[in-house]
Amino acid sequence: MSVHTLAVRCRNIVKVYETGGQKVTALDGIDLDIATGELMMLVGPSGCGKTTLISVIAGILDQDEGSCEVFGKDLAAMSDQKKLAFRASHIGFVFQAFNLLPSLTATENVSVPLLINGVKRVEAERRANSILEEVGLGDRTTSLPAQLSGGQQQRVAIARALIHDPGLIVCDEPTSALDHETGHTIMQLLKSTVLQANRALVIVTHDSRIFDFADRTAKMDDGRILKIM
Ligand SMILES: Nc1ncnc2c1ncn2[C@@H]1O[C@H](COP(=O)(O)OP(=O)(O)OP(=O)(O)O)[C@@H](O)[C@H]1O
Repeated sequence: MSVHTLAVRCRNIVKVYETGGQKVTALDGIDLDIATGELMMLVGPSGCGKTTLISVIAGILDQDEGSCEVFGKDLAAMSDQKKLAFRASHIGFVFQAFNLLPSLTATENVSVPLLINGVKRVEAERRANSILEEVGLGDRTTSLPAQLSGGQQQRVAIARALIHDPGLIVCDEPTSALDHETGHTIMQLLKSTVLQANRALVIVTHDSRIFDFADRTAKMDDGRILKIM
């Protein structure tokens, strides 16, 4: 089996949105490489294209020009079905607002991606509980989201993104709904537990308090990467 050290390779990505006859160039020629074992942060002012870029990288949105390869595979060249399957096995997404299902327990929320992939419930819940243990929630597996703090809910969302052991984790503003201390703890968890030698982590953030956790930071403005630090 070949080993890819490059998790993401973007070349000249252009994305233009058209609404009501108006064109907005959200991405204007993005080149970006992200290696496994690396925590890459995307920062920049509101509207500069961060969410659009991670949506392309996560295979949620197709670019208009350029190429985006994840672990050597060109996402835009895949059929929708192949892309869905590729995402389900290689990419985990952590949302700002956690996006947990309110009527399901922590174990059930984390099990969902496996159940969708046809894993039997007993096995899915066994694996979910083991990941919840890893993120420090071994004693809250039967809690509903409303019974958990913001930081605990974000841990459940992280566990759900990790359940299929993806090589790329994409986080959209993972700390913005959390107070400073909890945000810091979540970043420590992402860095120590989620980030591994064979896994890359991409984090979009406005939160300057967490900038120091990055291995590299891509500073964006107006659909471009101004510099990588
Ligand atoms: N679905 C859409 N239709 C039209 N324009 C869009 C759409 N999504 C984003 N845009 C525009 O594209 C540009 C980039 O938006 P994007 O959401 O990627 O920026 P962002 O850096 O993530 O912003 P924020 O930090 O506020 O979330 C903005 O000008 C935005 O208004």
